[in-house]
Amino acid sequence: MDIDHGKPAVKLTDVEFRRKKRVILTHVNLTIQPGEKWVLFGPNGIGKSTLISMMATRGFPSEGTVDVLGNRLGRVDVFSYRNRIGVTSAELADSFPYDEDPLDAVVTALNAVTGRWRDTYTEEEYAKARGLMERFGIGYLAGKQMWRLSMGESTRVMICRALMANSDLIILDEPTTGLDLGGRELVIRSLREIAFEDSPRAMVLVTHRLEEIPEGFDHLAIMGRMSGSEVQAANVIVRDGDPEPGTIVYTGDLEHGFTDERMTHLFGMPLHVVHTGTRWAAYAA
Ligand SMILES: Nc1ncnc2c1ncn2[C@@H]1O[C@H](COP(=O)(O)OP(=O)(O)OP(=O)(O)O)[C@@H](O)[C@H]1O
Repeated sequence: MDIDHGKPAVKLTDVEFRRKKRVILTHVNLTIQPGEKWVLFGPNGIGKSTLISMMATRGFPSEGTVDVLGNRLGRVDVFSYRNRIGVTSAELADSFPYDEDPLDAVVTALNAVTGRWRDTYTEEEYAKARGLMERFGIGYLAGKQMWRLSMGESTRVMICRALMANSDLIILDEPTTGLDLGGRELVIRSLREIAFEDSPRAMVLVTHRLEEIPEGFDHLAIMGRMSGSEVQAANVIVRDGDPEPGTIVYTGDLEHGFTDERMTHLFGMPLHVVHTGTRWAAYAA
């Protein structure tokens, strides 16, 4: 299937997600155009992973529609376009056979499979996988086994995998979690380079830490909880004892999104945001 030029990479329309009568997400609207680099930011448990599982065609909304690369979730066979989506997440890292060679974990992205079986790959494809692993400082892992990797190593394998297939959409779910300072900065620097490449590839980086946002990611969606009055106005039924549902409370550029006021409101404590020109940070005021 070809790139659907002109169509958004992701379009979420009035998305709601419920589990066991709890409304976890509601009234979520977001459009990501080809080539855009987005940060999806929000506190723990707000629904970031739930939302990106839909963008990755792994989860379905209870209400509303999700269009990914021009395909409506639930209407088009996801296997016909899943190899155009590169995803990194701790969950994905756990889904490989324990003895999988990390080099194969990268190259198998070309067929969107976890675990090499009868599929074969060319020398050029392996060379590309090796090149990516070198770029992310894990060239030495080729020939090893996935189960032996440290968390930081397996995170970097997942990033290489996401970049392997020249995907039209790359979703990075907390790609620097578990990395030491050097590893984190190496990944941030590489993601910065990738973000600045002139490419129609859309990228979504999920994080709850401002420090981990690479330069070049310039669109921001912030998730937060609806207030009681917003829940009432929107006619959402929230059971006693359940937290208010998550939704997107801000979309726009980083400058206008990461304000002291908004961060303070979001986390319920006085917070001060620092912007050095290329990087961001936030501290308790
Ligand atoms: N299948 C499910 N069944 C029940 N509850 C779920 C399910 N999936 C998610 N939840 C709940 O939905 C909420 C949002 O979870 P999610 O993992 O999407 O949040 P998150 O923003 O990614 O959190 P974190 O930053 O901690 O990773 C949580 O309260 C979680 O317990």
